[in-house]
Amino acid sequence: MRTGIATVTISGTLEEKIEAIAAAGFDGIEIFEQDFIADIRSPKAVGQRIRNAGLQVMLFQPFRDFEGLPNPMRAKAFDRAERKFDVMQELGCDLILMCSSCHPAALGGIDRAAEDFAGLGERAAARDIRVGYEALAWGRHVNDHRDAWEIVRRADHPNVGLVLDSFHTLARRIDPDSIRRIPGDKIFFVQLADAPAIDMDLLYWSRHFRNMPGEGDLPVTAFMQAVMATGYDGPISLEIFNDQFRGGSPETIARDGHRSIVALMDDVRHSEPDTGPGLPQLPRPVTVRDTAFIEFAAQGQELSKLETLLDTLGFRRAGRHKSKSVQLWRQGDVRVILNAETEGHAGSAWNARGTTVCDIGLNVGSALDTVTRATALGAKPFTQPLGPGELPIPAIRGLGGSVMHFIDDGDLANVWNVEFLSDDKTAPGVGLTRVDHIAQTMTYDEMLSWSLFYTSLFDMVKAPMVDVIDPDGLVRSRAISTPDGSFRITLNGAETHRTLAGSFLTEGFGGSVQHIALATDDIFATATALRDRGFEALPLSQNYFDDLAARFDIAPDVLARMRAENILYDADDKGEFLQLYSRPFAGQLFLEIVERRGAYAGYGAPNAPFRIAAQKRFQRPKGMPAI
Ligand SMILES: O=C(O)c1ccc(O)c(O)c1
Ligand SMILES: [Mg+2]
Repeated sequence: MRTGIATVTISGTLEEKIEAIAAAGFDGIEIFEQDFIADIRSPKAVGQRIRNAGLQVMLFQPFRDFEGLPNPMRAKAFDRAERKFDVMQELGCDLILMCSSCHPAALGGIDRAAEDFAGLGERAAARDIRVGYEALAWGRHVNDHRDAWEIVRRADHPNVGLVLDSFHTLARRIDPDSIRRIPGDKIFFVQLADAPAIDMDLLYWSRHFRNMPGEGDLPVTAFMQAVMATGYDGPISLEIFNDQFRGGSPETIARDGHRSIVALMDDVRHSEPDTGPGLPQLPRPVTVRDTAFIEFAAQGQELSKLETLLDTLGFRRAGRHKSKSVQLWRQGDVRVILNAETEGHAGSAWNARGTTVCDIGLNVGSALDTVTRATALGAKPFTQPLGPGELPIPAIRGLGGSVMHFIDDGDLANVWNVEFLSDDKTAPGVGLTRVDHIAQTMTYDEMLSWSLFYTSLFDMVKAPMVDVIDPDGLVRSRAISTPDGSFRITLNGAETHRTLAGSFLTEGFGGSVQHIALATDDIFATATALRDRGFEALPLSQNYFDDLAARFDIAPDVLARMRAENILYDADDKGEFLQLYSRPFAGQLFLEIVERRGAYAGYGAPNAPFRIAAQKRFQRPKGMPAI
């Protein structure tokens, strides 16, 4: 498999793009003409620079408005093509992409276009150049790869072939299986892009909202299965026009791109087994059973406060680490680790952010397979020196400097007995059973990257994006979960620093966990037990409960209890959801306690604006009452 990426996908100067693309592990590059024209180097020097970086110049693009023109425009179009061939020969590139004409004077007619391409094929052949024809979804006469293929077929020239671009096919909802009828050797190049399901003008959608395979909602895997079934063995290349990518970090975008291709082709290899020899072999997306532990870095006063909070929440200290300043607290299946080490990862996390979730442990099918797959997808394994008697638990760097550890049924499952001395501090518990979800806050621009990280590594599915209204701006939220809901993450992308999520980012050091939701089977019993232990819930507005009475049929005595305990409520056709929030702690972290009834699979999004407003009352400067 040879992978490529169009320069238009990456931000920066051509030089920065080349460096990032090479570092991410691509084999080649599509030169988007604008990037080349803006560069001050000669075509020869640019070509040499790209090859020195270990990359092939796979494609030169786009050439516009070639076919179907009346003379004298037709002759001019051929001359224009010859000038581009000159540049390509200097660059050392033998394939040009011609996109279907949008020219108002283009006449249409399959045979006329075929004749133009046959003529161009002759001229290209004289220079050992090949021409690839791509149907733009908004092309004037040709906007469907099936018509583009018919033109290529009738042009009947060895130097004229087809370029397929998943966006143009899938955005028009053309059945990708129609690709299976095209001979693989007549497909000269394949471009991949995904996109979010938004109903909008095709050209605008394509130029601003494309994203990496797996980041959007288009059936890119089915498209690629069809391509591989033809026997196509040319480059697989990303061509993503995206407003955020244009302003993002070249390294991150290139790395995400490579990750998306590796994950996609792994999927294709498994579903289209006879095709794609030479595709990388890697372990399948990892099954996450549940959250094994959540680890906080905390020291001094902050550590004492966190211990008090856990105690109030009914956790008991179940163990102390044999050689490190690390405690294990438990309730139900929830394990919270408090790490007060001044060195190593927890020490650096504390130095950078203060109290923070520095590590998440997951119970997985195979810890080794998890790290193998993560590494193949470009994640970095994480290690630090082991203390006496410590187990080598496999780990990787997550995003934003975080760490994830993986525990499976092997020897690693004994970590709690092996590394910790058990403590006999007892607590009755308040009915918390497990981690329901972990909520991570990041900038809006980082959301696609984080979502791809989780969905490519783990067997997890994305829920649709929801808009959360903060009094000071919009926060976009997307949940990602295992198919059975045993492990759930919510990604919250802040667009401004004035939102609750945005100010968390400003105070911290980039994206990280902002809240953790713990599950109970009986939120009213838990609320009572918590109150007895001195827990203070987040106070909500009385208007919220009045509105609940209007929206739902809740028995008056139940509603009165919700009002008294500050319990939020949501319901859909699958079930019900009840939520109780803590007040902020350690700056802007908070906890949520939830009860899911029936098959409710959401996160109480309709309640978010009222919860956020309540939280912000705790942040407002003097003079603004909290309640
Ligand atoms: O938006 C465009 O014009 C454009 C240009 C070249 C392509 O390959 C493409 O898919 C779109
Ligand atoms: Mg394209």
